[in-house]
Amino acid sequence: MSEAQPEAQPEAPHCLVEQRGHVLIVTMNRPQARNALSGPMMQIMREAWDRVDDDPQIRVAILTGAGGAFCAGADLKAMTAQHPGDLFAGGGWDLSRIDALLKGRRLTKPLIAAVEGPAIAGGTEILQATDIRVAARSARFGVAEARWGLFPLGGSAVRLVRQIPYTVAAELLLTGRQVSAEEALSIGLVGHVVDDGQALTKALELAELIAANGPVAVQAILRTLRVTEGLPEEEAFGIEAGIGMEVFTSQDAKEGPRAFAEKRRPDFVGK
Ligand SMILES: C[C@H]([C@H](O)CC(=O)SCCNC(=O)CCNC(=O)[C@H](O)C(C)(C)COP(=O)(O)OP(=O)(O)OC[C@H]1O[C@@H](n2cnc3c(N)ncnc32)[C@H](O)[C@@H]1OP(=O)(O)O)[C@H]1CC[C@H]2[C@@H]3CCC4=CC(=O)CC[C@]4(C)[C@H]3CC[C@]12C
Repeated sequence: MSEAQPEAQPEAPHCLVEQRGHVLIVTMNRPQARNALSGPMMQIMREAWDRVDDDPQIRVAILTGAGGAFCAGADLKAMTAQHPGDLFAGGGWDLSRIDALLKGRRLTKPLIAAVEGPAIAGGTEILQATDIRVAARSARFGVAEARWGLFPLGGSAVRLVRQIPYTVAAELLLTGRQVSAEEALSIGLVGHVVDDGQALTKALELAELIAANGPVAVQAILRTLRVTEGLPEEEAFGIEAGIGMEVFTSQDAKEGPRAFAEKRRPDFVGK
């Protein structure tokens, strides 16, 4: 007589997506591998970013990781079975845009990172696509690719130096050294350090502040930040003035001052 086999448990989705009010929370979910990126995870992330851009009810997004880790980058073990280099050698790849990692694509709504534990390699790379960053005290950051003879194809060799001082960016990229949350704060890689376990709470607090603001204004400010980056000031002001005037002609721009005068909270419609 054969023994009853234990039923195989279906694997949990590699990324979880949850909407809370106007906030979409995207959680990388392979905690046993410190949320190393997988194909299915990246597919869900891509779909989540489309949803953030397309759904007017969503005003802010948060990216976080499950099980006390943010993300350990590409799956190094999977690379030993199927190496990306062998795929790239076959041709036909355009890695100047990687939607899941928001490389070559930026969201139209603010994205907040809530980091607990390690954010290494691809983990620190996607962090650079977020607008506001909260780290728990024991979080660690680093661009480790060179340690394994790899290249930070998530965009860090271009983007990191635009976000933190050159000498620090070069050192992190070339040494692969990890930095603590406090050091990340001191170099401006993150904006907040909170107690362990509190990163998502703080991120949600910031998200609620943004979600309560006029969505037309928020998205216009974000668009201005993005499209004027690196432009000469005069050229940038030309673009900024056009975007700002669009906001002033919106219904929300009328509602804000009216709510102030009537001593009530504004009721923004996003138009
Ligand atoms: C090119 C980009 C990107 O730039 C490349 C990378 O990201 S390389 C990844 C480098 N990662 C690291 O260096 C981190 C390694 N891990 C650690 O240092 C530590 O584990 C830690 C600090 C994260 C945590 O330490 P702990 O002490 O807390 O825990 P530890 O005991 O070490 O680990 C616990 C268990 O977790 C496992 N683990 C940890 N990290 C990984 C990992 N990175 N991979 C696998 N497993 C990991 C560990 O082994 C332990 O397990 P046990 O079983 O308990 O031992 C690339 C980014 C995305 C790529 C694209 C992806 C999609 C594609 C698919 C294709 O088919 C084609 C290519 C491509 C487009 C691909 C192209 C490159 C990318 C863009």
